[in-house]
Amino acid sequence: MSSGLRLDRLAKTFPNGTAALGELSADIEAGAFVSLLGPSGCGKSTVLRLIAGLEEPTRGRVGWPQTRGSLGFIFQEPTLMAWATATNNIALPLELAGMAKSEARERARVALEKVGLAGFADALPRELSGGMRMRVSIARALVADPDVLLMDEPFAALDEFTRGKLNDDLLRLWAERRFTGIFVTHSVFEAVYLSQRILILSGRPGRLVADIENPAPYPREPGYRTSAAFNATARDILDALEDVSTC
Ligand SMILES: Nc1ncnc2c1ncn2[C@@H]1O[C@H](COP(=O)(O)OP(=O)(O)OP(=O)(O)O)[C@@H](O)[C@H]1O
Repeated sequence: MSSGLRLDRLAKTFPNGTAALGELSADIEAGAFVSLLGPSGCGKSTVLRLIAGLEEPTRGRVGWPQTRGSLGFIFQEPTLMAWATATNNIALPLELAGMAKSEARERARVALEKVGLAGFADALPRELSGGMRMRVSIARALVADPDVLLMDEPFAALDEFTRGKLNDDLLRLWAERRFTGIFVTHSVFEAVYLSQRILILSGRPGRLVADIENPAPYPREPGYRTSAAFNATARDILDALEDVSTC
């Protein structure tokens, strides 16, 4: 299942007077994979937090054309519980939501398998690499089968090799589940590789300055990264970013 959403003249000024987000309007189709790209500090995380209902907009609204979709959130830090195994990091939130322990653990086992961590079910976070910890975090977000997956620079702290692998894993999971993916990144190249559409925000307060379609078909193989089609989309984005002031 997935769910579309409409950002309708969404704006946010924080109580201290910081105008983080100007007016942002965009219709995001159910099952789309969309990236938000723009200079640092210009409201990208704020957009995700507004969609998640963690902040209230100052003006505008987040609209849900059908019913409000269920949400998953992946942060830049994996935010795992240090004392809990990989399995329990995934199962405990399900148990807290009322699921029977045996079912929660079984779902966690399947989720770990999906992200290639079947052999690390009993490992503690400190026994895992940064990339593996992020995989646990992805499994935890996906185990509840969200309609919309919000991702806030999830791979920014990882080395390029691990990042590339996780990009492929994420696209595979998206093809399987077809959630609506909204991905915040600073990386033009990551945005191109992953997305069907890239929304470019201006300097603070963030406003939509370009809405770029990426027509390349999926699955996107690693060779796509060095193709002419990839370069053409990257160039469109870089051109749009040239006109964007920094904060
Ligand atoms: N709770 C808050 N109170 C006051 N200002 C805030 C708050 N949260 C964010 N801001 C400010 O709003 C602006 C936008 O922040 P936001 O985190 O959305 O930007 P971003 O584009 O995601 O940045 P980055 O790419 O660096 O992660 C920043 O100037 C930030 O300092």
